Amino acid sequence: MNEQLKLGLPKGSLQAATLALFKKAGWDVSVAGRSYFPSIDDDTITCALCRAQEMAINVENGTLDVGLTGRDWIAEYASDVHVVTDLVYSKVSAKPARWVVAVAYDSPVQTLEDLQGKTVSTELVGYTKRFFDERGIDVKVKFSWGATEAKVVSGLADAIVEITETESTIKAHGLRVIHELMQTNTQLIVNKTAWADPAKREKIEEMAMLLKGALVAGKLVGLKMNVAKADVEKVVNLLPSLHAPTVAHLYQSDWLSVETVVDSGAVRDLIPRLLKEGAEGIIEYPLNKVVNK
Ligand SMILES: Nc1ncnc2c1ncn2[C@@H]1O[C@H](COP(=O)(O)OP(=O)(O)OP(=O)(O)O)[C@@H](O)[C@H]1O
Ligand SMILES: O=P(O)(O)OC[C@H]1O[C@H](OP(=O)(O)OP(=O)(O)O)[C@H](O)[C@@H]1O
Ligand SMILES: [Mg+2]
Repeated sequence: MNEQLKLGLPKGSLQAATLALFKKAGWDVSVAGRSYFPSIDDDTITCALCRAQEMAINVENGTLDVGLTGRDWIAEYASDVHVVTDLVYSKVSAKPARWVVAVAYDSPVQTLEDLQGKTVSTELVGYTKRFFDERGIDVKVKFSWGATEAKVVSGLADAIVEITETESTIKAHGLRVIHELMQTNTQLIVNKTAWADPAKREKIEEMAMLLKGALVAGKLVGLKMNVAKADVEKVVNLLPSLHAPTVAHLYQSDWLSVETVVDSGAVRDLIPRLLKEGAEGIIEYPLNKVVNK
């Protein structure tokens, strides 16, 4: 690559989770004090922190070659960028977040149509206007700088269109969800000219593969155990493996070593059952990456 790749990292809700994901994928990104230009241990990349709302605009106009932001902000500006891959993580979880319409719990509003003539407060103004326009529902959409849930409580709006991940903020303000507008997750987006450059494209594709590998690995663990030859069939039958488990011989012994990768949520139930079927010396270890072609 002749030029360095200009990478945009989201400042705000997604920042901590994104830097942790890059670390797992193999890049050490460090943010020094108040600088918006983090350093990265890769000479072929320069980084900039950029608000998630502006990321797609900056990728579209070429200020950045590649960036990470939510599907929501790409949709808000209908940005003309190439989506390389979905990376499904949010602020606190590995699940998508949802944009919802919510009203006060005791509001008479039950359906979207009941909002006719009412005021809706949101950060996602363009998308919200289009959403209600397409349904022929005439609402007044007011821009919110944040703390949007409070606007229903204080009577500034009849409803909000707001993102929710755990629903704790919705619940804390006594609100009720009446409709889901969209699910959003992080996406890796690229400028179309950069995507047409073979060297940049190769680098971005490698980055996408490693980031996906790191995300997948977060949901899996490695398991290794010793099993007497006589018990190996019973033990292997319990293992939900990505591929067939690896079975190796232990040196000068009738015992075998069985190794596999399983869903981290399954381990709690699996280990007691493996022990019952004769497995011994079970070890569980975290994974940094799981990469498939
Ligand atoms: N729990 C969450 N709350 C808010 N945004 C989230 C959450 N989980 C994921 N996101 C995503 O993070 C991005 C929001 O980042 P953005 O910079 O717009 O706001 P923010 O990080 O909440 O900033 P601020 O803290 O100033 O409100 C969006 O793309 C959104 O989809
Ligand atoms: O469903 P939850 O897990 O509660 O998360 C959703 C909340 O998180 C975000 O707020 P943020 O911290 O960005 O504050 P803001 O209102 O100032 O944007 C979002 O705007 C919601 O208020
Ligand atoms: Mg916010």
